[in-house]
This record gives sequence, C-alpha cells and structure tokens, in this order.
Amino acid sequence: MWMMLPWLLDGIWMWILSSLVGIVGFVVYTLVSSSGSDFSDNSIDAFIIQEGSKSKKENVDQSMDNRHLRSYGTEGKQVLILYGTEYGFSEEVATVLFDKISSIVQSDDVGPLQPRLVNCKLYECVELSREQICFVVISTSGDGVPPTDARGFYDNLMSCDEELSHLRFSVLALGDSNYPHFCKTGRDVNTRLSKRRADPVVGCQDVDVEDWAVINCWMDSVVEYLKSCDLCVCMDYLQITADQSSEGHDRHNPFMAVLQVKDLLTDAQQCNDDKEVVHCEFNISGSHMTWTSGDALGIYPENNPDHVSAILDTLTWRETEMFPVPNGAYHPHNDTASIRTLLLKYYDIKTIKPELLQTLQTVVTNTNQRETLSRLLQAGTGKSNKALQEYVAVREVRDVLQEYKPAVLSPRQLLPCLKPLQPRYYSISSSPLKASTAVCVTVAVLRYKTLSVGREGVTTSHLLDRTQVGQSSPVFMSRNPDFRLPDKHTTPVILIGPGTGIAPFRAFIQERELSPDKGEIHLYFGCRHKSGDFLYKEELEKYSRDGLICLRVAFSRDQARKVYVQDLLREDRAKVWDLVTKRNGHLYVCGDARHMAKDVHQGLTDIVQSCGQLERLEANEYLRQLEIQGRYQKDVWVT
Ligand SMILES: Cc1cc2nc3c(=O)[nH]c(=O)nc-3n(C[C@H](O)[C@H](O)[C@H](O)COP(=O)(O)O)c2cc1C
Repeated sequence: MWMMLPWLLDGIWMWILSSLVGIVGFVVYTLVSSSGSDFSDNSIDAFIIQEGSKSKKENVDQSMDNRHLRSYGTEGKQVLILYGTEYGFSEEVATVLFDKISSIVQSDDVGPLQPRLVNCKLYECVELSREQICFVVISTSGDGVPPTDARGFYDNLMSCDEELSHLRFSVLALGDSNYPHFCKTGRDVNTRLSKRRADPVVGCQDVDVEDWAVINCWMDSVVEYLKSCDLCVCMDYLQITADQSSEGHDRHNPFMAVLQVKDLLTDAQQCNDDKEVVHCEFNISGSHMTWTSGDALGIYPENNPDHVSAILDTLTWRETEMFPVPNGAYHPHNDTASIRTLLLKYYDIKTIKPELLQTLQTVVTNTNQRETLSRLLQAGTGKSNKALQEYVAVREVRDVLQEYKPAVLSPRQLLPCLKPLQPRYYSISSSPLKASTAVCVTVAVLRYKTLSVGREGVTTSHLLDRTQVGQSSPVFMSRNPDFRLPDKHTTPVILIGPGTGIAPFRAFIQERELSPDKGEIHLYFGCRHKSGDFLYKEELEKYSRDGLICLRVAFSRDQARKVYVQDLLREDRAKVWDLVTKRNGHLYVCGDARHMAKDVHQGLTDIVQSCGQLERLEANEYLRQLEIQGRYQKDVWVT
C-alpha cells in the first residue's frame, strides 16, 4: 500500500480509459516536473504504453499548463531513459541525457531518435520486453537500498526471470563512496539485466557524488553508440502533457508551511560549546500531507542575502532585468525573476562547478589570473583533479567571483554555471498521533571556517538566523519505509541515536506513548555535556521517570575519558543480547554514518560475538540476518 501513496501524493493521475480496456489496454498518465538546466521542453517523467501493435498518438490533455510539455510529435526510434532518484540528482542527470539524445542526428538518418524520460516509480508502465534500448540512471539510498520510488521497479526486475536478449542497455550508478554499499543499486540493476541476457552496450559506470566529468564521459559513450546503432522506428506511444494543477505536495510542488515554534535546544554558555541545535515546528494544516514516524521533511532554504549581495557586487546587472527560473527542484509561481531573487531562492551559491572557472577563464584579462585558472583546470574537471577539488572545497561562489575581480560576468554567463538550489532533508521528530498538522524537526546548525571566513549551512542557518515564527517555508514529505517501528506495539525496541540522531526516536517514543500497548523502549542517547546540549532533556527525563523509556545517556566530554553510545551498549551487553535474542527486540540506529554508525555496528558485533560465543564472521552474519529481517534498521547520513 505504501507504494501507492507516493503516487497519489506526487500527483499521479491514473486514467483508465474504459472504452479502451480490452482493445488497447490501459493508459496511465502522470506528471511531475523534473530538474534540468532550463525550463524548455525537457521534463516529462511519464510515458504511456498501449497493448496492441498499432502505433497511436493521442493528446491526453491539451488544456493544462504545458510549460513542461514534451511533445512526441513524431514516430521515432524509441530510446527509454529510466531514472530512480531520492534527492533529485539522478533526475537532473537523466534530463541532461534526454536533451543530448534529443539532439543526436544518426548516420543513417531514418527517422529521429525518440527519447522518453521515465521515473522508475512508473515501472508498471514500462515493459522491458517491448523496448529496444534502455539507459538507467539510478542512485543508492538509505543503507544501500534503492530510492523509495524505485523499489517497485527494482523488486520487479530482480524477481522476474524473463529473458531480455533483445534489449540493449547501460546503467549509470550514482552514489557516494563514503557509504559502505557504494552505488549498490545501479550495480545490482546492471548485474540483473546482464543475467537476463540483455546486452550492455556501454559499460556500467559508478559515479562518486556529483562527478560530472565521469557522468559526461559516460554520456559521450552513450551518444557515440546511439549515433550509429540500428534501431527500428516502432513502439506505440501517446503524447503526454505535464500537469501543474496537481494538489499533492512533493519535491516539485512543496507546501508553504508556517513556522509556528522555534526553540534553541542548546545553551552555549552552560556548556562552553558553540554547538547550536534548534527545534522547529511547521504548521501543515490544509496541505493534506501525512507522514509516518521515521519519515523525513524536505525543506527548501533561502540563501544568506549578504552572500547574494556579495555576488551581485561582482556582476553587471540591472534590478529590472528578468531571467528564467531554473527548472530545478521546485516550481516557482512565476517563470521569471530578478537576478537577486534567483540567487536568493533558486540557485546554489555555495557549490562551485568547474564550469564557473571555465567561464571566468574566458573573461579574465590579467595574465596571472588566467594562468592560475588554467593550472587549476589542466588536470580536467573530475574528482581525480585533486588541486581543483581542494580549491573548490574551501570556497564558495562569492569567493571565486571576488578573487577574479575585476573580471566581470553577466547573469547570463553566471547562471548556467550554478546548480539549482536543492532541498535539505530532516528526520521528523514528532509523531502524527501527537499532532497531525504540526511537523517537528531537530536541526543542528552548521557553522565552520575556511580560509578564515565564517561559513554556514544554508538551510540550518536560514532556519535559525533568518526565519521568524509566523513566516513560511516550502516543505514536503520524504518517505523512509526502511525506518519503521515494529508492527506489534509490544515488541521491545533499542534506539541508538546521539545528537540529532534523537529526532526520529522522539517520534517513535511519542507514538508508543499514545498507543494502548506499550512495548519497552531502551534509548541510548549521546551528547557532549550534561548541561547545555542534552537535547529534549526534560521531556526524556520525564518519560524515563514515568517508565515509558529506559534512558541511557553518554556524555562524551564531561570526564577525562570519552564515553559514547557504543560504550554504554557494551556495558549493557547482557541486556541487549537478551532483548534481541529472547524477546525479538528490534535495533535502530540514527545519525552520522561515517563514524557513529560504524562504531555502533562494531559495538554490536562485539556483543553478539561475546554473548553468542560466535566467531567474528558469524557475528557479522548474525547482524546481517537481523537487517534482512528488518530488525536492525538504520537512518544514517554523511555530512
Ligand atoms: C541518507 C543518504 C543515504 C545514502 N546512502 C548511500 C549508499 O548506501 N550508497 C551510496 O553509494 N550512496 C549513498 N548515498 C549517496 C547518494 O546515492 C548520492 O548522493 C546520489 O547522488 C543521490 O542521487 P539522487 O539525488 O538521485 O537520489 C546516500 C545519500 C543520502 C543522503
């Protein structure tokens, strides 16, 4: 059932054309806009299949806002591009591929290539047995799982054995090498398609974070292949329009939620520490949005206006001039905006794309500057260019533009060099049972220095420093079906979440507080000090006094020897072992993936090894089995 929910929420309209049932099958129609470099004709992520052999074009709905229309105006050689995304990057990449394929002129020139851009969530509309060629752009999410919307497609692909020897394909696997299961989903898809005898015409390519040099290289190979390959003009298809009038709120169509509570949970003076964590509560009444404890809230930030002004200082621009809003993460109300608004709301002004340096190279007149730029770029624009990586890691767009002054860019030169501003995701820290229209998040404010300049996290500083109670922010729900309380309320749970890892556990605790049957909750929380950064201290201590939770807190910096949650778990090894093995207890870990989740896993392995008297490998296998059974769940992230 959960798989149907995003369909509805995402504004998918399923029209079963009863008159066609039995003759041409069913028609599924949808619209979701996609991200891309501009908002021209590039963003359909739906497609229609018809059973039967006759080709047919049909206009599903002409009346809608067709800004995102992809008109399949001609019968062509069908090329399927499937994307599976959690946070939008695969969609952005797939859209670029779509544009590239659209412009290919083939050597035989017998009819144009007809790319179709399809979100994996519409997998039921995709029949690989009918396709000639398919390119899959897919990320890995969670702890090595497919993006939520792509699970149906993934499961279907894995469970079906039908041979696909007629199908040519290639996979672009997006991921992040900081995670243990690097690019797992894309690799799995590649392996499975090969096993089903499909032909990998371009090798599967892993992509570490947003390495456009690698992505472009793969796309070049795809384009080269398509230029001269033989494809038939065939396939049935319908012309599809994109609907802007969808009521469901999602990443493309966020809800403007009023911030109704904002509390700083930390006290710098008490603990002599500059860490700031803020509790925010958004009012979503009227949105029809719902969530389940364990889900996350997507929030679109605004950039710091001072940083925007610093960029404007380096440009030639006029306040009255209007520019297109990028077809990035969400639909703006207007198609155009001033450069100030664009830099404030729609473009990422922290991340430096190599294109910015390449563009500067074309305008700088100072010889030293030109040489510096060409040295930086001479080893390419990919991740393997360490000098470039180091340069961009410590700078933001305003620094680069200031550095190369008096070189001046126009907005038309600058904007194509920037990424669209993406939403950030925060685990929801309240249960809908407590208040179904008040969504809470618990946000650690990011502040640091590079090149002696103060830096800040875009969303976290926007929430703490620049959003007042009563103001609205664009928000939407992000499902996390792998992080759920057990179905039976009486099952004991062990929650391990230091810092803001407490967020989803606050929701879990509220959930059990309001349920008739209350299974045991063992909470392992960690913070630096007893005073000052013990998040939700009063609340948790009250739950503990009332017997709802068994609270164990690791204060890492209150004594000479550092103490962490995994140390407390080791102290409680007999209890943990008993809960898991004798009482069917479920383990949950939330927070930092790079260190904490690994250390906790190590701690749990030690416990299983010693209490179960197992070898190391057997202990690891035991935990792996728990994961497979959904009894060891993680909601972890890399910052
Ligand atoms: C919460 C979270 C979990 C992730 N888990 C993995 C993972 O297990 N393996 C991996 O290779 N990448 C992982 N990634 C990295 C994403 O795959 C990568 O950022 C990708 O570019 C996202 O593409 P998308 O926006 O299309 O989902 C994770 C990212 C996040 C935010």
